[in-house]
Amino acid sequence: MAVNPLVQSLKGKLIVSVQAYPGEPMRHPETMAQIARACELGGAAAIRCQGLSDIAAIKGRVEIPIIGLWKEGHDGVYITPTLRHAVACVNAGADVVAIDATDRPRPDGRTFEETVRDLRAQCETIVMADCMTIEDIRRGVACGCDIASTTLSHKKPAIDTTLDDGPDLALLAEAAKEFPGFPVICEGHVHTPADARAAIDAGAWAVVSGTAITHPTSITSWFKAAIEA
Ligand SMILES: CC(=O)N[C@H](C=O)[C@@H](O)[C@H](O)[C@H](O)COP(=O)(O)O
Repeated sequence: MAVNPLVQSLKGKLIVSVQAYPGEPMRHPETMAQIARACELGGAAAIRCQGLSDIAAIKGRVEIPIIGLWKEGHDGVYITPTLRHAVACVNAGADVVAIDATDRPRPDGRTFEETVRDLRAQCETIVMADCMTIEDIRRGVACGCDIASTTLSHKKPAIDTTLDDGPDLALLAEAAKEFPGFPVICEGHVHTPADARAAIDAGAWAVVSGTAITHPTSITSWFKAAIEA
């Protein structure tokens, strides 16, 4: 299967997720853009970011590709939940749009497959399927997504206050074995350089790390817990 050149450029690379959550002190597009640029200087190959304002602000600040998503809602599908959200991410400047690839119901009544089909009919873009299970990865491959990611394999609170089990290498390895050559990205709970290396060794096309690099509230709580235990 043909791999998009932009996706090819991410092979073996680190992608940094730059996000702040509602109500947090750093939740401002300018702040996110400054952090994204700092990560670019450190060697990030792409930035993953949330919300139309952050996508636009970061797009204006960095040279590397932007993976954009728009989170809305908390329960069920919240990562780019409808076609409208996906089109808006593209229009805001995202080079890649990340969409929840589960089969759970969506607010606009479309399935994931219909969302991807209708997005492609409206925009030329690269689609990243954010997956929870191997079935989601199969769904993403079957409907022509360019990338699948293990983003949703852990159910975690928005603020990651525990240094837990690390990324889902079992899901990653299963997908890499079933779809050799297809870009499966390891995302979620990549907390250390050793986690990132282990993901590449398990067959990841690329690795996304967010919290451990760009979320100081969580990182501080990890250190605090270690000292006070
Ligand atoms: C599950 C979910 O909503 N994940 C979000 C997806 O964009 C972000 O909150 C994560 O920070 C991102 O996936 C990177 O993961 P980690 O922060 O664990 O390195």
